Amino acid sequence: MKFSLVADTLSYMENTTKRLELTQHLVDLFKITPPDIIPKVVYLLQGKLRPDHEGVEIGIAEKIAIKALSKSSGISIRKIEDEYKDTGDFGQVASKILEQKTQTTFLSENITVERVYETLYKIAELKGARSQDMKMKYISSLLNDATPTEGGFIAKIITSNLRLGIADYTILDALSIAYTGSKENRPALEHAYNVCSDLGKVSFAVSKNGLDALRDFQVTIFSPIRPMLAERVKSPQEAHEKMGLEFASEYKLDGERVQVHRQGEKIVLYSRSLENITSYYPDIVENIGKALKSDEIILEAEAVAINDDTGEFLPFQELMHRRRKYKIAQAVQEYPITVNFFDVLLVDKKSCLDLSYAERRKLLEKNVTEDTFAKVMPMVLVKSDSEVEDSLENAINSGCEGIMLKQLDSPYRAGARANNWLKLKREYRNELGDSLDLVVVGAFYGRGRRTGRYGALLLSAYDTEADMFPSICKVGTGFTDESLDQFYQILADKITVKKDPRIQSGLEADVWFDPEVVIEIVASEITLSPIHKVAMDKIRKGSGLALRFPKFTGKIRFEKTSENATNIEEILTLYNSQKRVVQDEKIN
Ligand SMILES: Nc1ncnc2c1ncn2[C@@H]1O[C@H](COP(=O)(O)OP(=O)(O)OP(=O)(O)O)[C@@H](O)[C@H]1O
Repeated sequence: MKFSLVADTLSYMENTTKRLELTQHLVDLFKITPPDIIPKVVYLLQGKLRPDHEGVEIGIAEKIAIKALSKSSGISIRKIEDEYKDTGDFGQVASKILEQKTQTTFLSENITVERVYETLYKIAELKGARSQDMKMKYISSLLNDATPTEGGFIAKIITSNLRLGIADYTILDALSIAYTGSKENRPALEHAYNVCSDLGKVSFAVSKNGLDALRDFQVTIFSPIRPMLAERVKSPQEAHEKMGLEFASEYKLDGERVQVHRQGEKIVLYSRSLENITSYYPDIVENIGKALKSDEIILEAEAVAINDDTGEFLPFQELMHRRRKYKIAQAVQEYPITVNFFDVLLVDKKSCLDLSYAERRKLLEKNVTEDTFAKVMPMVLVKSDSEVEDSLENAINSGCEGIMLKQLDSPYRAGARANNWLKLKREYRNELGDSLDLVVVGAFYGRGRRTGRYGALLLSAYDTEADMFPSICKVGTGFTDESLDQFYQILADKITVKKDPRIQSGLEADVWFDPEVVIEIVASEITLSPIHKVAMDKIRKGSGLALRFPKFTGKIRFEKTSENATNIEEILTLYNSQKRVVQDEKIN
């Protein structure tokens, strides 16, 4: 299949931000793509080669890409670098340079999707000292045969700059329309996706065998399942309204969610955003085998740092030490953890997703032998408001953030945030209720003691529908000297020459970042704002929403991607639940 078909679609898509039009362009492309090529197209559209959890990264340094472009165009590195400084968009530069070249030479060959994909795959697999040179050669050979439009997109993909604003769900919509004739069937595709977290696999199945193929999607070992999420509630009464008479109340520990896959000796761990995090937890890999009865099993757990002497739970930040690559062995010694299992998703080749919570809990207790390292999450059954209160009190006294309330007859709803799981935290009793996880999109230089570092950060929420990052506040409090230094370092890698087009804000930051780092913020309330763009026009025409008195809690949510940040719907729910919001300003 000609790569130009994909490149043309990408060009059309770059010129619109309307979801319906984006979807239609994808539908048109999918309809002419054969089944064996569709997974490649789907990955490339998202600038990937495989699903994220497989960790296959294209990863080309811009320097190498520039060298390759120079080699295939005959235009000097210096000139390309100057162009790049002017536009800040490597894709645009590549198109422009190739344009100049095609005026003087003939194209030798049509490039195909297969060739682009396979070349990029080879590049991703190259490792070692001499690999840079090989990578450069592979890229320049592709660019040699590419048209300016094709070359522009190849350049964007290899430097991770393809930003089309298409979330997974837009692709699922388009697949559903292209291969089943209607968007109505999207839930069937979504189910398959939630179970395997691999859009390529889903696209192949539905394009080849239609809806029937989706029914066969099963939980499989070493394919992470998209996690079930909880809704917030503010009081035991609210929990009872949503869940009925009797339900389970578990400890809500403040650690990192880990999906544990075990087959014999092999153990793989996935994070909340389905990244492979096995290398951060060598202690889980080493110790967990003896606690698990089944040889083939998938479980969910919360890994929590503990004080080795007292057994007390420590705050989430202590797990941060595990993210420093060369210090993991030391972190394992200095910041020991326990693993607290709270769900089981597969045992002995059988999926547990359709079993009720009560049945899964029984299986869990049967399959985990507790020891000093592996625990089953404490749980009690609760019937009345006062029992919920007691269990919250008890959990907090044991060092938890709060409790998780779970409906006894509910299946495991992969990928869904629904009423079957509720979270009740201690902070829920104050004004705003919950903390928010927001994306750092910009920064303002500091003055006085903060000179030479950032004095405040500009934060955005995630607009799931539009795949945009509208700003919600500027935050300058809650930082320690240490955290300011840490931010300065972490954010240095994320600086962009120009503002990412997905960031929307009425403020001009001194520095803009790739929207990637997620941090936790508390605030006193949500108010209407002429400057910030979250939920623009949703409550009042011409106004967005902003946080009042925002404060950094000290938590960098390193296990969340920016797409997992607090979204607009959640912010609207919080806004509407504030007591002072008058009835006519509520939206439904
Ligand atoms: N008993 C438990 N059952 C389920 N999750 C638990 C439990 N104890 C702790 N957790 C953790 O709590 C998280 C959900 O609550 P939290 O308010 O921290 O949400 P979050 O991480 O900000 O957002 P999200 O709900 O999007 O995961 C889970 O993802 C999991 O990591």
